[in-house]
This record gives sequence, structure tokens and C-alpha cells, in this order.
Amino acid sequence: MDPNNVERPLRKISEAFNNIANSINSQQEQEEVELELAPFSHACSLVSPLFRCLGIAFKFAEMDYVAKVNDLCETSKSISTLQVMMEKDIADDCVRKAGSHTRNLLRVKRGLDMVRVLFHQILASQDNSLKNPASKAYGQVFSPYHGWAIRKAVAAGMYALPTKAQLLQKLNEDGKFFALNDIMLFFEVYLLDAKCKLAKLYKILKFVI
Ligand SMILES: CCCCCCCCCCCCC/C=C/[C@@H](O)[C@H](COP(=O)(O)O)NC(C)=O
Repeated sequence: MDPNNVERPLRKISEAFNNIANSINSQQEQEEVELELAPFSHACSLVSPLFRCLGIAFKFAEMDYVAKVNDLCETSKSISTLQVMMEKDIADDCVRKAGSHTRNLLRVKRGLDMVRVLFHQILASQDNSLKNPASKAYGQVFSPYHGWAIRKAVAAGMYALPTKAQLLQKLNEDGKFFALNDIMLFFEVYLLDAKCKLAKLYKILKFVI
């Protein structure tokens, strides 16, 4: 909450992922990077308001994302790191099972990628409509993994998206894109960095993302 008591979700997200990146970077020397589940799942929970800002058309996406993040937050009460969580799912041979922690992590990671690509597209477009940026982001991140029905629902939802100005207003951002650029930088650098480490982790655990 900033000094004027205004909720600014984007700033909270960038701060949380910045802290995670710092903890990752402080382990540079180590062979294996430990990614703590509690701060990671908390940072992911700070992204939920972004889905909410997309309105009723994406309620199903918000509910799916929030349910999966809640599962990771709950799991973080008994399991310390992402590695331990995934290794346990492998040992229990339930990684690909619907609702497994590792499968939920993969879906949440895609949600984060969707947000990263979406803001990238928003910054790259002069247009006040979010339809193209969101369609591009969805096409890049999610569409390859979704069936016909979900793709159709998302395509229909794209017509009910708020405008860029409305989204920034909902996020209490006054559109000074340099602030957004800063946030993007965090997303770009740190999320990508975390993602690389996660990718490395998945590879170690023989799971191709
Ligand atoms: C803030 C930016 C977001 C912009 C638009 C979001 C569009 C994202 C659409 C996601 C739709 C999710 C609907 C749920 C599908 C589930 O079947 C699927 C698989 O979940 P499962 O592993 O079977 O529980 N979940 C995901 C995230 O792909």
C-alpha cells in the first residue's frame, strides 16, 4: 500500500519477484538453486488481481489460477522448496496427475508467462485495446496446451476485455509507462531468470516444460 493508501498490484508483484531473484542470484555459486515455495507462491498470489481486472469474461481463468496458487501456498506450509515438492511428486509417481502440486506449478508458471508476454505486448502497442496484446500472449503461452472449447471461450472473452486505460486505472497506475517499464524490467529479467532456473530444475528432474 503506497503512502496515499492506494493498492498498486504491479508494484507489489515487481517487489516480490525482485526479492525472489535476489535470493536466486545470491546462490549463483551453488550447483543447485533452491527456490523456496512460500515466497514463490506468495509472489504468484499477488498476480491474481491482474486476472480479476480482466473482468467477468476471464472469471474461469482467474478461478483456475487462484485455485492452483492456493494449492502451492498450502503446500508451502509443509514443503520448503520447489525442488523437494517436485521430487516428492516424482517419487509418488503423480506428477502428471490432475491436481498434483507439480502440474499446478506448471500451470501457474504459464499464467506468469502470460502476464509477462501480455505486458510486453501492451508496451509494444500504441492501441488502447487489449485484444491484440492478450490474444498474442494467449496464443504464445496457453493456446498450444488448450482444447477447442477453452480456446473458443478465451477468444470470446477477448471482446469483453477492458481497454488499456481502464486496466491501468483498475491497477491504480497513471499510465506513466516508465513505471510500467520498471515493472516490466523486473518481470523480464527476474521472472525469466527464475524461469531459466526452473527450466534447469525441470530438466534436472527430466521434465521438459
Ligand atoms: C492477466 C492476464 C491474463 C489474460 C487472459 C487469461 C487467459 C488465460 C486462459 C486460461 C484459461 C484457464 C482455463 C482452465 C483450464 C484448465 O483446464 C487448464 C488445465 O488445468 P488442469 O491441470 O487440468 O487442472 N489450466 C490451465 C492454466 O491451462
